[in-house]
Amino acid sequence: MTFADDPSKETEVIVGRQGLSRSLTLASIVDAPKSLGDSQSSPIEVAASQSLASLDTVVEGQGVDGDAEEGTMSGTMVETDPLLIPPTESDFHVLRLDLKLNHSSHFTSSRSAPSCTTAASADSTSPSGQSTTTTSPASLVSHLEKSSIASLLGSRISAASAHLTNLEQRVKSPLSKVLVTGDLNAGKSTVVNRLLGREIVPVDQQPCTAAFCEVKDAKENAGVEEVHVCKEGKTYDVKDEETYTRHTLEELDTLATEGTDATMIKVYINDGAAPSNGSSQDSDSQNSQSRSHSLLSNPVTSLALIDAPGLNRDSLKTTALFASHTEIDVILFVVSAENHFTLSAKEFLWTAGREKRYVFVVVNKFGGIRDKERCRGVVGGQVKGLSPGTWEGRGMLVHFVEAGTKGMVNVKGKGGKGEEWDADEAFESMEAKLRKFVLEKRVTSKLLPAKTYLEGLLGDVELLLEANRIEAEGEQSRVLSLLKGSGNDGAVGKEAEVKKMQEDEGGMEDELEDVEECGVRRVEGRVGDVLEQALEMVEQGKLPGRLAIGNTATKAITPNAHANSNALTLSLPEYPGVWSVLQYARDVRRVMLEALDQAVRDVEDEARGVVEEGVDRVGQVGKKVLPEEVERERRRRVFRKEAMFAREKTTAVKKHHKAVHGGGSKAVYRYGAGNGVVGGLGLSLASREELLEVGLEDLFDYREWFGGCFAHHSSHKNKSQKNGKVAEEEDAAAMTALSILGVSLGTLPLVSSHLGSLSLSGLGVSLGAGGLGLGGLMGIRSLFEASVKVVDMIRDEEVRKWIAPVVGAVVLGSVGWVVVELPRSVPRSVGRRVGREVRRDAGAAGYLARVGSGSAKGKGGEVIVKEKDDEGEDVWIKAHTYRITRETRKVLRLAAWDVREKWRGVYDERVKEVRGMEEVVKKCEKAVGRMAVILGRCGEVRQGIVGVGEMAEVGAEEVE
Ligand SMILES: Nc1nc2c(ncn2[C@@H]2O[C@H](COP(=O)(O)OP(=O)(O)OP(=O)(O)O)[C@@H](O)[C@H]2O)c(=O)[nH]1
Repeated sequence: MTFADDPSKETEVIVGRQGLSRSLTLASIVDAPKSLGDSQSSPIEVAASQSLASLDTVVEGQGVDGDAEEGTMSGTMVETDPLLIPPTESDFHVLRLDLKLNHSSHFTSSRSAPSCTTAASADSTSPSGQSTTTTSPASLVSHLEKSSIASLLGSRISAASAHLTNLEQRVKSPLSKVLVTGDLNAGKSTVVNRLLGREIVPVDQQPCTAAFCEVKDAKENAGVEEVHVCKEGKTYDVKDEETYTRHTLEELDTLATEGTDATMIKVYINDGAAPSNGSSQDSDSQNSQSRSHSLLSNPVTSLALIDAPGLNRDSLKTTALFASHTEIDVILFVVSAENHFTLSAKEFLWTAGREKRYVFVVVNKFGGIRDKERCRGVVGGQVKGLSPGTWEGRGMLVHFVEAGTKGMVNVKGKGGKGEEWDADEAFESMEAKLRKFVLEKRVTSKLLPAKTYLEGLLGDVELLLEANRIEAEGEQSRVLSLLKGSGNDGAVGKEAEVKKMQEDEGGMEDELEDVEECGVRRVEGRVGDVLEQALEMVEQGKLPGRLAIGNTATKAITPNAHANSNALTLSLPEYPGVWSVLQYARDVRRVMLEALDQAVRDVEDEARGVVEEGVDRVGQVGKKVLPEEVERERRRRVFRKEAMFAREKTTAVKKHHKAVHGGGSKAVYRYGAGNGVVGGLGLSLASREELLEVGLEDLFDYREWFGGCFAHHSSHKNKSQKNGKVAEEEDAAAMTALSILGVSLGTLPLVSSHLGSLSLSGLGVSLGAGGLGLGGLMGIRSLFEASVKVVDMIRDEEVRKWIAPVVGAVVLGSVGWVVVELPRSVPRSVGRRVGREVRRDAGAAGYLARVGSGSAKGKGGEVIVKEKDDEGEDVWIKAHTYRITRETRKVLRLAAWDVREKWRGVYDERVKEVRGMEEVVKKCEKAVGRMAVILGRCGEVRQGIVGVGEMAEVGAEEVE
């Protein structure tokens, strides 16, 4: 189907129906005169021509006499001719839709209408056997595209409304217009002139009238006889000279013959009075004087005669003009008795007959016909088929005349003998009937078309209302079943779906929150425990075992990228002997730091496992609350745990995102065994040079030796004092102890000078120097005091006797003990120092300060940083706990956010859908109500026009 956009365009719909093909032109309203400009044949012409051709054959084949035969003829025509099936009540009459339903090759079909199969052509012999759908409102609605129909109908309705206004004006107007039309050269102009009693419009043997000449009473032009040629594109107004050009009557011949097809000429003449000038004065004066009164003007009404160009020459334009002139009351159709009806004449008459109902038919040039009866029969049969109304009133409406001849006509009759035929009588009779029909039946001629039109329109409106009611009710029940759920198939309604989603929301929120909290708590606890254990092991001079950190599950989830570092088994280096003790201490230190780094990685792995479980649980929630297709889409985003704890700070955020949302490209993660950057925490421990530096304390742990003298360092959990204070005291104690050691050893040179123990003195010097060095400034005073005491002791003779061997033994013992103890004490000393340094690591403290002040928005971060005020202690554990927990929370939260967002999207969409449906239901209810109201109004209007026919008759009698 294609729809012509231009409402003035006529398009024929050919549909197959009950074994007949028929052409539906649903009404005859043409609302735009612009179709005058059309020159191409419309489908209606094609269809009509074909149909008329077949009709022609039928009519021609009938005899000229006998009503019985005519009855058969009529029956045959109705049965076979597509054009003559009267419209049924459920067809559109007025609101014609320009639908083209696959009619031969002229039509395009972009949409198939299953039960609206159309006949291949208008040929009556082609069986279609399909039923049309335009007869039922329901099928009309179901097979045509609604929005297109709506817009088409919209324009049709406005056009119909405008037409109604025209009709109203026409009924009220005293002016009646008679359009004189017919075949080319049929003698239209001759008839017009004879009616006027003057030679006004040009007559020629060749086709001559090329313009429309409207002959009017000169009274309308201030009594002046002249010709106005309407300007194109302007609406003619006799008072506005801008709209026409003035000419004399003499110029009319040229104007009418040379005018273009669309030219409209207004001819003003003084009818009924002796013409003031002109060559025809003499010949016509007698005729004019014999007329009882003017045809153009009389007390009841004024008349205008429009002489149109021949149909053959310009049938389309004449048709258009006729149709566009709603004020045309009567069609005077001139047909030549010699030619009968041509195809275009038939088409025109058929179209015209539908609204005008009556056509005044003048069969001209009848005088010269030899077999007049046969001619009457053939022409009569044609009229009957084309305009049944006219046929019914044939006594009044169908006339056989010889307009071009006056007086008696003598022709040879059938038998060959001359027959006399009175042309004047025939014409006068016709003229009298025309006057009667136009003037006296004016009421009928005006009101009946209006009634016919109104009835058609009402029918259309009712059809539309019914169609719309069906549509609205259907839509309403369809939407309601979607909204409430239909009982039959057990489908859940949209309302119920929304309700269920609302109920699900609480549970979903709780579960998602639980996943996040559980995951975070688990990781938080594990990180604290594992790193604390690792540190304690190191502090005891041992390496933390892998098994102590990671369980088997942790191993199983260890990512491949991490496999190498995991395979790394750390062990303490072999003791290389006393001379490489410093290197040994350094190696032990490195291994211990690496072990701590390893512990961090292990616990990260464990966190990954926890997060993976959490993401799985979130997925379960998603599966429960999201519709299948959304969940499928969601599941396409894969969690990649290896993207967690990315070592590069700058890309860390990006990788978090990737961890949850997947992502095509492979990210490169730096999990190197000790030189990576721990997310925001700087370099890993083993790669930090300052932590690898070895001091004397790594060799000799004075805390162990002087364990009884000082408060031994213990785990941070046992401390009651402020961290800073403890550290201060420890430092002071360490200094004192070192000074004493330094002094005691430093005095050895004095002793050795007596005892000659040179080797010891060497050691003594070096230890003394070490003592001084370690003791620093604070030790100088105690060193001096101790020296004085020793010198005092040596002055005593008794003491001098035993002091030398005792000191020697002590020094030797000490040195021996130190050398023997070194392999065992170094790891312990190193471990203890490493533990102390790591626990109070400045890098970790800085990191905590940064995240604590700047970005500690996450719950976990805040708790860890702010809950303890001993910030200097165990910052390393805290920092890692914070970092790993935060990452865990972030990923879990992202996963939960994803599900929540999806849920929200689906929910919003559903709610919107439900609202929309509720709107539709309301709209439908309103529409059904409106339909009922308008249907009621239609009934009222119908009641109002029922009596129009009788009234018209009454009106006519009044006039008479
Ligand atoms: N024999 C005869 N000739 C007629 C009669 N009426 C008209 N004619 C002639 O037919 C020819 C055409 O007449 P017109 O009146 O111009 O016909 P028309 O239908 O107006 O022609 P167009 O406007 O050109 O279509 C002229 O030569 C007329 O003289 C008639 O009754 N009998």
